[in-house]
Amino acid sequence: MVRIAVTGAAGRMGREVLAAAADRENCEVDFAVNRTSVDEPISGVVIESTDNFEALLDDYQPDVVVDFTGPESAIEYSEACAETGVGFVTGTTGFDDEGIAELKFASESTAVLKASNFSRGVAALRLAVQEATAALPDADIELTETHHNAKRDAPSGTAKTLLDDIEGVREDLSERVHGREGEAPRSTDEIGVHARRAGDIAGEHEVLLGGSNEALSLTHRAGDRSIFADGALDAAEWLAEREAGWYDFFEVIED
Ligand SMILES: NC(=O)C1=CN([C@@H]2O[C@H](COP(=O)(O)OP(=O)(O)OC[C@H]3O[C@@H](n4cnc5c(N)ncnc54)[C@H](OP(=O)(O)O)[C@@H]3O)[C@@H](O)[C@H]2O)C=CC1
Ligand SMILES: O=C(O)C1=N[C@H](C(=O)O)C[C@H](O)C1
Repeated sequence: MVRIAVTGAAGRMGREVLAAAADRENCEVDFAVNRTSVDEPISGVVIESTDNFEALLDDYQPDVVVDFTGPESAIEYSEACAETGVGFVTGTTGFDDEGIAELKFASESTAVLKASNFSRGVAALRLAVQEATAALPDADIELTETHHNAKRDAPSGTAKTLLDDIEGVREDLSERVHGREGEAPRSTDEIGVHARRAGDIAGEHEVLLGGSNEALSLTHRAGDRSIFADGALDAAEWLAEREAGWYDFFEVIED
């Protein structure tokens, strides 16, 4: 049995995580917190105030905290986990370099797993994109991500991960160009990046590789958020048995 705590419990992803945890036999929710108070239980779990997080962590000592919140709060939660030795799984996106360094600092004291996308389909997309990028070394590459109208960060965390993957293969691509307007001819060293926001779209990512007389498009579409919640809980179960360190979702998939 893996015992978890959930942060951002009343958010879109927090609710999905609580619903997915309720469906799992080997997963128990010790407690869940939210910044804004919530009167009704969610998936049978009473939602506590974020102000009580550290005291709850001390009292319950869960195996892993599962976090989908915002960068500043995720860093604070990771610090509390580092102090108590509780594992930390975060799907939060929008960290700057300093934020990533803070999470890595926490991973010196406890097990931390961060993934910009917990979908197995996106993990497969990442591999396919790396292979296609290597196979088409002269292609112009454009990335488009599409999300619901309440998403805060742009481009998405997944888009940034895909860009890192592409640049890891194509060292000649040194400039990320975010949208184009007016006189804006394309240069060979750029990757175009486009972020669209509409309705309640759970998440779409397309990488377009354009060459002479042919173009290849690789696309992932999330049907709903349950795929992210399932992946995060798989990661939590996997992380519960790990020593302090910095871990990747590929390690969960490949195990
Ligand atoms: N890795 C993945 O697979 C996925 C990652 N995400 C990422 O997860 C994050 C959350 O997304 P989503 O659930 O849609 O967002 P929501 O806005 O629906 O939920 C965010 C939650 O975090 C809480 N929160 C935000 N800021 C703070 C803060 N400073 N202190 C305490 N609590 C805070 C909110 O509390 P309150 O209710 O009080 O506002 C809310 O409960 C985003 O970064 C998103 O990109 C999303 C889907 C999949
Ligand atoms: O905010 C979202 O909704 C999502 N965020 C993640 C991201 O920024 O890549 C993952 C997924 O695309 C949904």
